[in-house]
Amino acid sequence: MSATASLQLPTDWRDFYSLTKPRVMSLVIFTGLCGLLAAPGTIHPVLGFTAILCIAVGAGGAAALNQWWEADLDAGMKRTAARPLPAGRMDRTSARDFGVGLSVASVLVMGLAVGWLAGLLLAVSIVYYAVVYTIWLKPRTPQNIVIGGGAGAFPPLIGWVAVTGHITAMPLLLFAIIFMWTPPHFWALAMFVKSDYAKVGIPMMPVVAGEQSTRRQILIYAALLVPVALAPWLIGGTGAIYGISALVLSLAFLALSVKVGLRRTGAADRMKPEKRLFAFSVVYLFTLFAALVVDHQASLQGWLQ
Ligand code: HEM
Ligand SMILES: CC(C)=CCC/C(C)=C/CC/C(C)=C/COP(=O)(O)OP(=O)(O)O
Repeated sequence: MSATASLQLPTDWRDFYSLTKPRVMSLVIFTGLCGLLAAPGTIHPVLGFTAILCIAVGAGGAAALNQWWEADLDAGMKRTAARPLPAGRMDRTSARDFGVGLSVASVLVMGLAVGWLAGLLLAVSIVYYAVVYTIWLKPRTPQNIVIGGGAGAFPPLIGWVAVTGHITAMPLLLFAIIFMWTPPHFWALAMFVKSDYAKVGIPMMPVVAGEQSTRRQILIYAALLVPVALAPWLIGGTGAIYGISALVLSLAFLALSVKVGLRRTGAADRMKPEKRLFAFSVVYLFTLFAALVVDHQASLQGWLQ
């Protein structure tokens, strides 16, 4: 029997709110905001606020569609079993309609109020997460999050384009940073929730390729992230505040990844290095994007001259 077909408990607004994965999406929204604030040029504050609201609403809509599609899988995993659908507090149709409604509204408002390139990029990222990653790649290949990670890399590009109206090297580099960051971010977590994914048959890397191979691949992506994170500085798109922050943060991220990448066992210490790397991955991206904005403000105000 479907895990979601049992007795329906009352739904309240908190269930709709949690369907948007607010904690995860906080960093998605923050990177979008930083893309907007670090872009050259200006945007009217009301339009800037609208653009960020559209990224938040679109990301929330995509997250709702992800849970609509995965309700039965979520029911089988300890980490996700208490979500509104598997816990029986919401029916699937409501989740689907909520997800479609938020997604369509966010793209239309972005297109009409801010610009159609930003609207198009938002639409692509929603479809990328809800369809390409969730429906197509996730159940099929252990490379799901490498390719699917592209979805989460869009927000700074969208924020930037909301201001400038076109795509240049800098926002593409911001995209590339999140793209390279996603595999270590997610595989570090997947190492300690591996049994959950194995139970429901999702071919995440540690399940399919094993822990040793996943550790090596975490290390490879973390090493690639160092030059990619430095690239905005190296091409002259930022100043030294960003450059030095990127260097320090990326070397710290690499050092934690080396600890994970070079070890042979994991069970005895309950995956402490992997847990540390996962926690730091979130701090890393928040701080790196904050440094980008501080650097941009510093150059506008002439603080370092
Ligand atoms: C395909 C790519 C990604 C996958 C599969 C993934 C997966 C996950 C999972 C399973 C969690 C555990 C939290 C939970 O169960 O709610 C998590 C946490 C988190 N993710 Fe990701 N993630 C990805 C990309 C991203 C991106 C692009 C961002 C932001 C730019 C992000 C930001 C976060 C944050 C902030 C947390 C911590 C949330 C908390 O404190 O509870 N993730 N991620
Ligand atoms: C603007 C826009 C549409 C942004 C989308 C951003 C995006 C793709 C973020 C990915 C983060 C995320 C919630 C991954 C969860 O993976 P999962 O869904 O496999 O995790 P689960 O097992 O917790 O459901």
